[in-house]
Amino acid sequence: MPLSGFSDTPQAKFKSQGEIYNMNVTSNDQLTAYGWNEEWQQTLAAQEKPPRECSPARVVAQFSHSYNIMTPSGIHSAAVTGKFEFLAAKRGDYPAVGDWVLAEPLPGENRSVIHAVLPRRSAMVRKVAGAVIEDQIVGANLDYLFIVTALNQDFNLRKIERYMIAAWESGASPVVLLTKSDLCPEPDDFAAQVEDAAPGVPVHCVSALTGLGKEALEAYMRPGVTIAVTGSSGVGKSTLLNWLAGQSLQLTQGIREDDARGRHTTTHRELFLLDNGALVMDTPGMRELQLWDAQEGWQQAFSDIEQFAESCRFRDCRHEGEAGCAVLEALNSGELDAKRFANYRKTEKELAHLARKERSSAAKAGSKGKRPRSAGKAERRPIKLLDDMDYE
Ligand SMILES: Nc1nc2c(ncn2[C@@H]2O[C@H](COP(=O)(O)OP(=O)(O)OP(=O)(O)O)[C@@H](O)[C@H]2O)c(=O)[nH]1
Ligand SMILES: [Zn+2]
Repeated sequence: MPLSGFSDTPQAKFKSQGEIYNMNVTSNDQLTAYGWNEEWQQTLAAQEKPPRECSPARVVAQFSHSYNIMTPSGIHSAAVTGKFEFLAAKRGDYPAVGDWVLAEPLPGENRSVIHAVLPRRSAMVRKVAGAVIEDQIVGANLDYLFIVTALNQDFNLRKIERYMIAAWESGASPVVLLTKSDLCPEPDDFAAQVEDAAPGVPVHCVSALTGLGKEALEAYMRPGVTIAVTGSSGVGKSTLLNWLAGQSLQLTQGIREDDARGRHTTTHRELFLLDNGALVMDTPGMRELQLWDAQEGWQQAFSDIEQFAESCRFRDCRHEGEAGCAVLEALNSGELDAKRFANYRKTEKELAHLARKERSSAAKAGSKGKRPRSAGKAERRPIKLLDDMDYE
């Protein structure tokens, strides 16, 4: 009984390296529930055929040396092949939670080996500082990133702007949730401020206490849609997830256990399938998103400023007193908020700092792209990239 997607049930045909293979993975309910669809089917069709009988599977949890993946025959424990490891040039090449992989089941076992990772649609990336700065994928193939801020002392536009950079850079669609609306007399005023700071991004006021905003959020929770939640500690992410799930999810903290031989128990999930069909991702790294070298994302996050900049007389205007600078003009006229501009500057400086550090560590690492021994065997210990930023 082949478990493989490359079985001979003629569902969809695809061509690869001059051969035609038959696929029946779309008929697999389990994979469909985890987000497999026609588009992924096409992505798969464009891949080289793996050397062995493989089927698609989705990574639902990541440990230091292994993964849990959802396969057509249920959850398997999995590891990448030796060849994969040999070919992986950097940490980001390894599977991450949310990835679709091509996995070969081992006969008679609930284990598989991973041959390949399908190209990601989106990825939340975090720069991890070490001897070399590396990309760590904290979550792959997200549809929405819920950026959560509480309507109390936590509320901080500058912080939201930073999260927005990460979201734009990832390819996931950001949605801002203002939690604990019940504690705030005028939640809509805050929502309006966010809308100004994040043009075009949906903003919802919610309260787990009163039920405010639940309907709006349910609109995102469609079958097969993958959602992650990020925001500072205590803003109500767990409460929100449980509330949306209508059940108490086993959330990341405190449930990672080792057995006597130092292996992880296999019950652990970081990608949850909810009753409403949506998938919620809750990885440790996702909760601690900070800031990265995110050139594109950052321009989008500050698109209002970039827009002013387009009218600057000089294309390479630094907005530091040059003649005909439209940004400084907007600042003077009050059209551009001074605080927002200050944050733009600060972010720019930090990104530059990071880029310099990266260049110098790359230079030290020497020979082209050679990866350090430990790469990919990601320690899950959170590593803070920059000191806690003092948002003003
Ligand atoms: N008043 C009010 N309190 C809330 C609401 N949502 C969450 N809380 C409370 O806020 C506190 C923190 O909530 P959590 O859900 O644990 O916050 P978190 O963001 O998951 O925190 P970490 O796990 O540290 O990242 C808890 O005491 C919740 O009861 C809300 O809508 N209204
Ligand atoms: Zn200018």
